[in-house]
Amino acid sequence: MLNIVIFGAPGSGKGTQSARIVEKYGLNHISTGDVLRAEIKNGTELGKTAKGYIDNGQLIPDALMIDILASVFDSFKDSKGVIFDGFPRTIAQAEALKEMLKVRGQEVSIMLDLEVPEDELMTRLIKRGQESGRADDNEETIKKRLVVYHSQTAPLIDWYKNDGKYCHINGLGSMDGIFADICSAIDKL
Ligand SMILES: Nc1ncnc2c1ncn2[C@@H]1O[C@H](COP(=O)(O)OP(=O)(O)O)[C@@H](O)[C@H]1O
Ligand SMILES: [Mg+2]
Repeated sequence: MLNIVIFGAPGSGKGTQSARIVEKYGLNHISTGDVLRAEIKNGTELGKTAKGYIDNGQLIPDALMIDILASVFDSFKDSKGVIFDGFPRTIAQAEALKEMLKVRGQEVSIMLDLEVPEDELMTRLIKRGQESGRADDNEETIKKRLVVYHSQTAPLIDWYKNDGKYCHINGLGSMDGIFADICSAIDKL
């Protein structure tokens, strides 16, 4: 099984590139953001809890995210592989993911880090907010999310380097060009 972690700041193109990877390699996509947004839309208890954090640009607590992740992962039986989009976002989540996969005889195949400069992230997210109406894509919340990204999520870059899974991808440029770089990394696995 291919277990791909797609990583990067908000607006780095994780969702965009995941859709292409899913189509080309026939993987299942686990976007924790999409899972949470669906729960919010459906007005579930989980959705209500999640909304408070998301509206404030904060991360959902690790224990809750790890439970959600494991149950979505286990819903894909006989899968060719999965792409983890938006998870892990903390060191604790990366450790939990490693353990979750290990007890299932699996491991992360590669971590793709989409690197995009901050001014470009801001431009993309403000545009996405205008086009899709995503509630957390407003300037104030984006700024909070970028602070959270730098303090809690970016340390995973060194964590995955130490784990031997890290792959840097230049996330600036055409979507096709970026996808070509991703494919060449996956095809080497
Ligand atoms: N290579 C790119 N160049 C320009 N804009 C992009 C690129 N990749 C994604 N975008 C745009 O940036 C926004 C954020 O992309 P998305 O895939 O939703 O990022 P993430 O899932 O990492 O937050 C989207 O509106 C998308 O259309
Ligand atoms: Mg996304």
